[in-house]
Amino acid sequence: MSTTVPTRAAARRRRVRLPGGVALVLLLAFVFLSVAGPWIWGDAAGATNVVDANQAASAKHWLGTDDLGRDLFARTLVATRSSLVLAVLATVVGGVVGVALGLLSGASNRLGKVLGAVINLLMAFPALLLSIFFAVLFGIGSVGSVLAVGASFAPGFARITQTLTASAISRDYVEASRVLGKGPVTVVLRHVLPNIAEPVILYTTIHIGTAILALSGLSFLGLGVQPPSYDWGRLLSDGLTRVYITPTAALGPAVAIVLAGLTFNMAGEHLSDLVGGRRSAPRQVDAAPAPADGPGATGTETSSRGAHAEGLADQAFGSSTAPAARPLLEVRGLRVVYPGPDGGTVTPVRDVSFSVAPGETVGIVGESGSGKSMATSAVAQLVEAPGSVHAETLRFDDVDLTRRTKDDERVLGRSMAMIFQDPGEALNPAIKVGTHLVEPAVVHLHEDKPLARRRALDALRAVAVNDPERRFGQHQHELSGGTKQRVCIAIGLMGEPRLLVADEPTTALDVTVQRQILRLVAEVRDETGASVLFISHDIAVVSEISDRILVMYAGFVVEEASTEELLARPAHPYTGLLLAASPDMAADRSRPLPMLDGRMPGPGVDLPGCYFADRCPRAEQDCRDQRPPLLQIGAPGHRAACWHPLTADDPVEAPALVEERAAS
Ligand SMILES: Nc1ncnc2c1ncn2[C@@H]1O[C@H](COP(=O)(O)OP(=O)(O)OP(=O)(O)O)[C@@H](O)[C@H]1O
Repeated sequence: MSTTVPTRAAARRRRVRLPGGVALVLLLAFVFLSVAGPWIWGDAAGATNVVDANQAASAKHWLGTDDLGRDLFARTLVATRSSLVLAVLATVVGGVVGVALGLLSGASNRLGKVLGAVINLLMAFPALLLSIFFAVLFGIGSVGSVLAVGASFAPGFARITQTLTASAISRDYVEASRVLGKGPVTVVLRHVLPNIAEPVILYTTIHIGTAILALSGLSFLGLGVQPPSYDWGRLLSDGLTRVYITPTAALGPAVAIVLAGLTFNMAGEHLSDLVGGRRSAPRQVDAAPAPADGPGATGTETSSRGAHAEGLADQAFGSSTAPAARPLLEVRGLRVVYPGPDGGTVTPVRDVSFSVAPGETVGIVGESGSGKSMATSAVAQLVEAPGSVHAETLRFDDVDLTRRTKDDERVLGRSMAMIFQDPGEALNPAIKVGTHLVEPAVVHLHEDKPLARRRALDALRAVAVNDPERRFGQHQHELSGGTKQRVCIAIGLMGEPRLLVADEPTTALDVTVQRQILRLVAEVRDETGASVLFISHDIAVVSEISDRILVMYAGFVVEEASTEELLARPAHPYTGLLLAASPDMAADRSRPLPMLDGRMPGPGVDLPGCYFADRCPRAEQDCRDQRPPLLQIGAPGHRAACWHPLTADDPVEAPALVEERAAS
C-alpha cells in the first residue's frame, strides 16, 4: 500500500503515462457515462430475450449477450455509474476516517503514539487482503464492500495526514497562534487543514482509481455488488464463466476496469503535476526598494577590548529607556526538562534567571544548542509535552505563568508578540497577509472588521511595508524575506504588545535587510514602549539592539551585564571568545578569525563543575569539581559564573584554545 503522494519524478520512473489531455478526455468520458449511461442504454441493458441468450460478439451485440439475452455492451456502459459511484464513496469513507485519525495522531503527542502504532500495523497488510477481511466483517453487498474498501484505505490516508499535520503543526505561525491563546481545534481548522488539503485531495483523486480496482475485485469474488445490481466486477465474474465460448463477455468489463483505474490514477498525477508546477513557479518577489539604511557605523581598531566595544556600540539601536524598578518579566530558576533515552532526562535549560524591565531590550546570546530558544519558548508558554517547565518564579506583569488561567492566556496573547527566525515559516501560506493581521484583532480585541482592517493597514505602514493595500491581499510567497519579517512585526503590533520576543529574527535575512529589521524592531520598541527579548547567536547583532545581554552556555546563564559593560569588560572566558570571534566593521578581513574548539556538552550531560571547563583556557581542577555560581563581578548588574574570570589585563582572545580559520 503506497503512503506517499506520488511525485512527478517517481511517477515518471514508475510507468509510462497517458498524456494529460488524453487522461482528461477519458475522465470526462467516464463521468459522462456514469451520468447518462443508465438513461441512454438502461433499457437495452435490462431487456431480457432468451432467444438471444449467450450470443457471441456480433454487429448487433458488440460484446455478445448474457444467459438472459441482455446486451453486454450496454450493461458494461450502464455499470459505469455503480462502479464509479461506489469507488468515490469508498474513497470518501477512507478519506474521512483516515484524515480524522491522521489529524488526531499528528496533533497529539500521547494519542498520536498509540494511533501511529495502529496505523503502522494496518499498513503492514496488503490493501486487498484488508478489503477482503473488512468485507467479511461488514457484510456482503454494496454497502459492506464500500465500507471495507474505505477501511482498507483509511491507514494510508491517516499516515499521509499524520505526516503533513506533524509538519504543519511545527511551523512558527502555529506557535504564534498558540501564543495568541488559540485552542487545538482552531489551530487544526485554521492552520493545519488548509495546508494539508491540497496533497490530501490529490491523494484522494489517485485513490479513486485504486478503489475501482478494489471494488471490482470484491464483486468479482462475490463479496461486493449482488444481483440484480451489477458493476464491472460482477460482469467480469459472470463473463469469466464463459470465457472460452464468449471471451468478449469478460473482455468488456475487464477493459473498463483497467481503463477507469488508469484514468483516475493518471488524472490525479497530472493534477499533482499541475499543482507542483504552480508551487515551483517563479515567485513574484517584492522588488520595491526597502527604506534606506543608515551608513552603518564603522568600528575602530579591535586591538583592545574597549575599542571593540566601541566598534559594536557605534552601530547600536539600544533603547534610551532606563530600567524601571518592577520588571515586566521575571524569571528565576527556570528549567526545561524532556524525557531522555533509557528512561533518563535531558535538560536543555538548567538554571536560568533574568528579568526584563518595561521598555528594556535584553539580548540572549550563545552558540547553537545553548538553550536560548528553549528558554524563550518557556517564557512564551510554547514548550509542549513531553517537555516540562519548572521555575521558582515565572511572572509576566501580574500573571504567574506557572498558574495561568484562560483569561491570563488571552492577556498574554495580546501582550506578547513573537518574531521568529524564518518569517516564511511564521506566515501561513494558505492565508492572506490581511487575514493574518485582522484576525487577532477581531478574535482577541473583539474589534469589528472595518476597524481591524484600518488598523492593519496602519500597522503595515508603521513597519514601512510599501503599498499596504496591495500587500493586504497577497500571500506570503509573493513577498520578499524582509517584507515577510515586516509583516510579522506588524502582526505583533495589532495587539497591545508589551513584550516582543524576537528569536533570531534577522538570521534568515541578507545583511542589508538584517539591519533594516534591527532598526525596525528598535523603532517599534521606542514607539510602543514595549520591552524586547532578543535572541541571536551573533553577539554583534545582539549588542546592536540590547541594553543588557545574557550569555548562555549549555542551558546556563554564564554572564549578564549591560551591553557597554559586557563589551568593554567581559568576565567569562566564553564571552571573551564570543567577542573575539565577532569581527566588527573595522576588523582586518585578511586576518584569520578565531574559532572556538571542542563541543558544548549536550542537554543530557550532567557535570559537577563548570560546563565550559573542557574548552576553557583558564580552567583549573576546581572548575571541574565545583560549578561556579552566577555572582556579581565588577559593576552593578554585572554577574558571571566563573572561578577564574577575565581581568582588565586579559586579552579577549585565547590563542591556546582557538583554531585559526580564514576570514572570508
Ligand atoms: N523537543 C526537544 N526534546 C529534547 N531536547 C530538545 C528539544 N528541542 C530542543 N532540544 C535541545 O535543547 C537544546 C537547546 O535547544 P535550543 O533550540 O534552545 O538552542 P538554541 O541556543 O536556541 O540554538 P539555536 O540557535 O540553534 O536555535 C539543544 O541541545 C536541543 O537539541
